[in-house]
This record gives sequence, structure tokens and C-alpha cells, in this order.
Amino acid sequence: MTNNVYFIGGGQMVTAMIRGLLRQGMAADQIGVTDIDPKRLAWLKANLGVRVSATPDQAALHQAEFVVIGVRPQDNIKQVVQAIAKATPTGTVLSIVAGVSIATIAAQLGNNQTPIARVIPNTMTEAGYGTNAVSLNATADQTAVVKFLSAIGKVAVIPESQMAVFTAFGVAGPNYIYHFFRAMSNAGVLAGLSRNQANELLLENLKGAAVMLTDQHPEILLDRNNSAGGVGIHAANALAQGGFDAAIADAVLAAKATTESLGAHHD
Ligand SMILES: NC(=O)C1=CN([C@@H]2O[C@H](COP(=O)(O)OP(=O)(O)OC[C@H]3O[C@@H](n4cnc5c(N)ncnc54)[C@H](OP(=O)(O)O)[C@@H]3O)[C@@H](O)[C@H]2O)C=CC1
Ligand SMILES: O=C(O)[C@@H]1CCC=N1
Repeated sequence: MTNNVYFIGGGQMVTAMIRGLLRQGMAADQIGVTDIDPKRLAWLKANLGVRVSATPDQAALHQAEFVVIGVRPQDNIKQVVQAIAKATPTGTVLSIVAGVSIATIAAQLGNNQTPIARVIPNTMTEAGYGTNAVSLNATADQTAVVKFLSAIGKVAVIPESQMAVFTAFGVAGPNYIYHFFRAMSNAGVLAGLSRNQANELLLENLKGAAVMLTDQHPEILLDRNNSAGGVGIHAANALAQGGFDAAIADAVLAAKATTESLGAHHD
């Protein structure tokens, strides 16, 4: 288990990561957090018992095994990285900021020796599913980083060139399913089911579909479910006319383009 972690930015994603570390048995006093929102810090201290400070704690930054940049792409990343550089970190700098490249962080740190890991964490890991993707610079220790990230779920080490598609397809991935769930639930209510009936049927089908799709191709499953001239094939035709496939593809491509653009202004 990691000895000491320091988070800059204590929002939703960092909170999920801290919960994962605590679940794995890390002591709360081994975790430090700074955030510009005092209310957020008070909440973190009261609910998770971690160490908090209103400004970056230089000594903690210096000695942390992992310094995690957990602010948003729109925040002042340069200022955050410069605060880290000032503390001459001895551990790995781990960024979860969507779209911001390892090269950008290295340039702002002002050296190429500090180990850097760029991570895109997945909130699905809270449920025991979902993959967190990570790319590393040349000096980062892959085994140590993967071990640290294993506390929050499954880990895939990927080339940085795949980070945008992992973000758009994998990490934003649960969103498409939530949108589908909501649309399908409303369709059931529109067609005459109660909300509870619709959601129960939907959840049961979603779980079953996940099992079926684990080892069977969707085209085979669809063929089996669509009788000639029957119910399913008419529904499929309506979905095609509504642009279902194209809407999904456009959503993933929009998310990928956004990931790339979010980090661009920091380069
Ligand atoms: N939520 C998600 O599902 C995922 C998020 N991410 C990434 O995680 C990062 C955080 O996202 P999320 O947790 O949703 O965002 P949040 O807005 O919940 O958290 C960001 C926190 O950082 C604080 N902050 C801003 N600037 C600074 C600063 N200079 N120093 C210290 N704290 C600061 C913010 O305070 P204030 O609000 O007062 O500005 C806020 O509390 C993002 O970069 C995002 O791309 C990655 C994968 C998934
Ligand atoms: O929506 C977002 O910006 C974050 C990053 C990827 C998924 N959630």
C-alpha cells in the first residue's frame, strides 16, 4: 500500500479516489488535500478524516509518494503545477485532468525527470466495474502506479495517443447508458407502464444483456430476437429512421473532440 498521497483539488473525482484508498485500508492521515473552497475542505475533513489545508502544503507535496492534480481543465493548471515544482516533489505527479498532456505538465514542471502519470479515472469503479486508463512518462514506475490505481479499480496502461478515445468512449461511457436508460424508461411510461414497472423491466434486461453480450455478438442476438415481419424488426426500423446509431457515434466523436480541446489551451 502507498504511504502518502497529496491531492490538489478535492472535488467529486478526488473524493471517489480517496474513498477507494480508504476502502483498501490506507490510513486517512496518510492522505492530504488542498482545495480553494473552504467548505469543500471542511466536508472532506469531517466525512473522510483526511488532512486538509487551504493552500498547498509544501512539506507534504515534497514527500508524497503520489501528488494528484485533481482540478478541472478550466482551472489554473499552470499555477497548480508551479506550486508542485516549488516543492521539488520526490514522488510521482499523477494528473487526472481530462485533456491535459504529459508534455504540458512536464513543461510546466520545468524538468523531464519527475515521474508523471496521466490518468483518466472512471466513476464506474465505485460499483466494481469500469476501467481507469493511465499513460506514463519515461521516468514513471509502471508497477508502482498500477498498484496505486488498483485501489480505485481496474487499470489499463495505454499509449497517450489513445487517451482521448478512452475518455470519450470508456470514461464518459456510463453517461450514454444513463441517457439510454432514461429515454427507455420514459418510452415505457409513454407506452403505458408505471415508472416502477418500466425501471424494473429495464434493469433486468440491462443486466441480462450485459451477460449475453459478454460472449455473443450483438448481430446474432438481434437476429434471434427479430422474427420475420415481427415486432423487433419494426422497432429496429424506427430506431434507424430516428438516427440511433448516428446519434451515438456523434456523441462519442463530440466527447473525443472535447477531450482534445479541453487541454489544448494549456500547451
Ligand atoms: N467527474 C468525473 O467523472 C471525472 C473527472 N475527471 C477529471 O477530474 C478532474 C476533477 O473533476 P471533478 O472532480 O468532476 O471536478 P470538481 O469541480 O468536483 O472538483 C474540482 C475541485 O478543484 C477545486 N479547485 C479549482 N482550482 C483549484 C486550485 N487552484 N487549487 C486547489 N483546488 C482547486 C475546485 O474548487 P471550486 O469549485 O471552488 O473552483 C473543486 O473543488 C477534472 O480535471 C476532470 O477532467 C476525470 C474523469 C472522470
Ligand atoms: O465530463 C467530464 O469532463 C469528465 C471527464 C471525462 C468524464 N467526465
